[in-house]
Amino acid sequence: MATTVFQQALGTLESHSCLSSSGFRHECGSASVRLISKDFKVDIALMRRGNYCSKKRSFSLIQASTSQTTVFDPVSSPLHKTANDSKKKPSEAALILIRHGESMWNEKNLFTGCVDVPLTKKGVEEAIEAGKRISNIPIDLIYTSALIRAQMTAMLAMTQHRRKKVPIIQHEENEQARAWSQIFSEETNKQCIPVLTAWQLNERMYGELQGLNKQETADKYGKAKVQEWRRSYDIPPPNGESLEMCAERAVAYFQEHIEPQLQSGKNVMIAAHGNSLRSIIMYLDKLTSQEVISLELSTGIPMLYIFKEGSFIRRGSPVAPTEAGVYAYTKRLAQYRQRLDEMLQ
Ligand SMILES: O=C(O)[C@H](O)COP(=O)(O)O
Repeated sequence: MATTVFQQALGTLESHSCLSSSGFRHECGSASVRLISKDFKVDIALMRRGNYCSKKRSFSLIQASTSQTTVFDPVSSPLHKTANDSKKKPSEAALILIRHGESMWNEKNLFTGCVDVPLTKKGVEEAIEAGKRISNIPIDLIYTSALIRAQMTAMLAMTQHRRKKVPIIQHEENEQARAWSQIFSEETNKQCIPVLTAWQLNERMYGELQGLNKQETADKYGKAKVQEWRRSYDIPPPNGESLEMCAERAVAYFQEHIEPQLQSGKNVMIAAHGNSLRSIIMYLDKLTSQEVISLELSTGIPMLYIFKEGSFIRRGSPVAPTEAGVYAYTKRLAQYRQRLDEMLQ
């Protein structure tokens, strides 16, 4: 019984929590920003607060199935929303971005793009390590690309989460898939995290470079040409997508589907790819098309943002689950971790 009450409290905290403005300012200090920039591998010249004020958007929360018998609606679930909560404006939400762990084609140094390649053993280990780093951060919803390397990363990371909720892939490809994957226990629903897959979060389509060796391609076409294909903003590789084209669909998806969830107080993890995440970070940090060129993301390193009052505040990459700095980020995250500690004693 005590556990149930606690879990309800934790559930409320997972979705709606308050933060004093003084704590917030303190936590946004330059020391944090420096640590974050190191992990993001962003050129020092790019370091800045990166706050983004989004337009106020009407909430377009995850649509529950059209079927009346659908039970799985994380948004209206009592775990996430109470009568009192509907009057409150959620003050902040956590956003975790994670590039997939090393894939079998990363290992072979092949252009991968939208080819659906799984993780290597090292990639599996990176995903597990990433999961440890975020094991105390609340997660209400997970978004992944349609590609297995991002999905493996999300699932493996969640094996490490201390809350022990179960990530469940939402099958919405057709009515039957939706109907056949229903869950009929409200209690079980409360212990699940919906995982939404979207092709818009896929790696950029690398066109006729897909499957080619990166070094051999540079030897053949010249280092400068290949660097232009890989890192320019608006020059696509032959018959592929430029970063700009990739950003168009990835950022549109983020704005339409993910940002409203953050606005409603949901804590979100996105497992995706080097270039789809570079596009999203460009949007979150308001990077210019020049600045994004030098943004490099390592495989399997989680990056944390706090969404508060329409702004994204970059908080960096949690170094280890026990590192004090991670939990000093916001009062709300510290409270969440404290409750986890109490629950798991
Ligand atoms: O698709 C690929 O080959 C990689 O995931 C990203 O490659 P890049 O670093 O060359 O953009």
